[in-house]
Amino acid sequence: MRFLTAGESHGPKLTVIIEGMPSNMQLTSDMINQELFKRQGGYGRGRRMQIEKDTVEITSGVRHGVTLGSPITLVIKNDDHKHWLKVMGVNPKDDIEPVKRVITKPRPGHADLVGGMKYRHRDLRNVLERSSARETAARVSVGAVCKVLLSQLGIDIFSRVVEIGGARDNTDYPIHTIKENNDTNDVRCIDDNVAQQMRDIIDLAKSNGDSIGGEVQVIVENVPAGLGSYVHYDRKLDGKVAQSVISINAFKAVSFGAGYDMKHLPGSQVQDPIGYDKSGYYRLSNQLGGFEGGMTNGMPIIVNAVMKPIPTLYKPLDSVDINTKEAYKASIERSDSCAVPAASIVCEHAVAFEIAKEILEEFQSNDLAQLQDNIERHKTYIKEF
Ligand SMILES: Cc1cc2nc3c(=O)[nH]c(=O)nc-3n(C[C@H](O)[C@H](O)[C@H](O)COP(=O)(O)O)c2cc1C
Ligand SMILES: C=C(O[C@@H]1CC(C(=O)O)=C[C@@H](OP(=O)(O)O)[C@H]1O)C(=O)O
Repeated sequence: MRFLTAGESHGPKLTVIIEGMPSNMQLTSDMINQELFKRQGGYGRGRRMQIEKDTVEITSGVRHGVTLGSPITLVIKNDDHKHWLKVMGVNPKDDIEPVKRVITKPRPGHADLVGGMKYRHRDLRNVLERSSARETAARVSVGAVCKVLLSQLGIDIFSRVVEIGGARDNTDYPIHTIKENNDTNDVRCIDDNVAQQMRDIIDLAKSNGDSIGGEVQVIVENVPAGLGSYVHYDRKLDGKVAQSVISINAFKAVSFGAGYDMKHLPGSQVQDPIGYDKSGYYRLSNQLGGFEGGMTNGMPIIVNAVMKPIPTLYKPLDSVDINTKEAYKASIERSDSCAVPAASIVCEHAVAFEIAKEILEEFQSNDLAQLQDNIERHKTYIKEF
């Protein structure tokens, strides 16, 4: 399974093509929209999210609410585009006035300067339009389709916010108590007291013209053992998941299970002892977060990931005008002050894609029922191994 996304942040729409989904799986736009809805929520977002009402139009690969096995095309309209017709000039008829505001003062931490150098753009808007995390709406729509597939295979996936700017939610796994909504007040953390601390920290950053990052966690349950492989570096599934997470805008660190704590724990507290009962092999702990040798070991996958603070600052940092080479403050674009809650949803969907892709590679099948049979046979085999 693979996908491509296209679309600029303030262009008319985002387009996604997913190739390799099995046939005969129920799929409606509502199933995808409920995930897009969650990404739009979260405390700390800017005004853009009040303008957008992200929903998909399915334009291929599905008939009467069932997948055909052919490429699935999803289209998400940018409602904000109507305010940017002249700036974007996508259609020559809209481009009736020359662009007045050319961006020449790159924002430290965004793709502006290096992107401009690489693609030889002197209007840095040509970079920021695609480097923008608007693209993550497209990635969530892909992950939403993958989540539908995973749910048909009995696999559950959740995400939550663990930390924002030092306020940490120490609630232990399992985390099923997370309340899903797209409340703009929500920080997607479990402990209500910590949630209020997180909101206060975001408010403070915002009032200082600053931004703030944090840490999210994704948990995948009921994954069969043996996905991925130890035989070659690029077949290790933990490596693929890590790449996928780090590719999300502003994500700078990823770990599994006990993660960075492993650097100061002895081996006896990190390796997960093995047990066996009538339901098969299991582990007495899950410090390794479900991976051994680049393969799933049947325990829940636990992914932790750190998002840096948003680069655009309302009190901008030092920068240089690329035309005059003089020192200036960086440009200010409308911006979020914290997008960690929204990004936890993006992270969940990026992980969902990698797990679904691996399952389709391991248990090759063009049809959903056949795929389910193949997985059930595998589960019976590993139970008796
Ligand atoms: C959901 C989400 C929303 C974001 N919103 C903003 C934003 O409003 N302003 C901003 O400057 N960066 C925002 N970012 C981060 C930038 O897109 C990102 O830092 C930039 O593309 C540079 O990439 P890098 O940080 O991975 O190096 C957001 C990221 C995510 C995941
Ligand atoms: C559009 C989204 O996020 C955007 C990501 C983003 C950035 O620089 O990454 C900058 C902001 O764009 P704008 O200037 O249009 O408000 C965010 O709103 C979205 O998440 O759908």
